[in-house]
Amino acid sequence: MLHIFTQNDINDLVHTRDGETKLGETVTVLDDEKDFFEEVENNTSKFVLIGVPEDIGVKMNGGKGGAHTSFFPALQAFLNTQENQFISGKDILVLGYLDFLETVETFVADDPEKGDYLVKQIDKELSELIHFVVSIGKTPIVIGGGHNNAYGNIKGLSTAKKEAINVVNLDAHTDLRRLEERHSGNGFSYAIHDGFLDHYFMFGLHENYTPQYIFEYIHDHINIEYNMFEELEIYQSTSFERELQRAENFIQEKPFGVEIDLDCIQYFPSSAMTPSGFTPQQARKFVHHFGKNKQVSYLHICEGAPTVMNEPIAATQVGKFISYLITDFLKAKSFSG
Ligand SMILES: N=CN[C@@H](CCC(=O)O)C(=O)O
Repeated sequence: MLHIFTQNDINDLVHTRDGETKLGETVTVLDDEKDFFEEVENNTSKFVLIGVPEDIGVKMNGGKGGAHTSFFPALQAFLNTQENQFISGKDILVLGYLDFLETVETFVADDPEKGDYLVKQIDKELSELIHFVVSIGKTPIVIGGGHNNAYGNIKGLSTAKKEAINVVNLDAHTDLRRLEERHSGNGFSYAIHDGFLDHYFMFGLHENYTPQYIFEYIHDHINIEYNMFEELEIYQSTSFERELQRAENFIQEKPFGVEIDLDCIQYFPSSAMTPSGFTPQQARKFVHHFGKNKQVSYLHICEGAPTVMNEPIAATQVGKFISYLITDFLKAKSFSG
């Protein structure tokens, strides 16, 4: 169920300071929950911020839990960002989050049927929400959560646009695993199978974590393209910039989503944390690059999991970094119109 933020929820998170304006003081929220659809439609913001604090899909994929712990620190960091000549809060509706928190707290991945049912419930709620937001001409910014939520984003955008849509995914993993129970490793295979995803570009796959059966599947499908982290950063047979352009050419013919799995960033607290990966600056460049394209239709940032670190500072660092990505996207898209 969607938990809708009130002005008081937002005020509680903002640290005000004389002579300064924080984004949290100018973003918009809904007034009351009764006329939800009308209110969102009448809201003049171009962007809608939505949280999906859950880790059920990650646990179902045999991963480390904790992906539900990045949304609130991210929101807090975002709301405490300075409003200045580079960014304004008035174009952002801070809507709320899909509230599965009680279930998340108690969920243990020992019952595949139950896990499958729960992930599909999240898919349903998220895809309906994204469908609605996109159909009224707004751009969703979704903060997860596990990467299973790519499916809800893709389905929502696709049904709103009435066509299969494209995606570019900055990720160490394909998430093209088998069509077994729903989990964080098969959001894209389900989206392709169900006819919602057309061109899919995976940016920065790791040789060590891509099964051969998935390479074979990719090579059998001309609408799927990729590059490897190793060719970009180790063998250096191509460059990050050249690949940004190649990926953009592959997906920009129709509306596309931008997916960022934070587990591709070196030492980033996440469910599949890695000692070898992209820099935070590369991830920011990626978001900036695709955020400028006229066809970009959503941003999804997922798999941040500060609790894997057992360090109190992890939450604020994860929150701050996600907030950098959100603001990079807002600036790039606002600038390009
Ligand atoms: N969304 C992440 N998917 C990865 C998870 C890897 C891991 O947890 O180690 C995958 O299925 O390969």
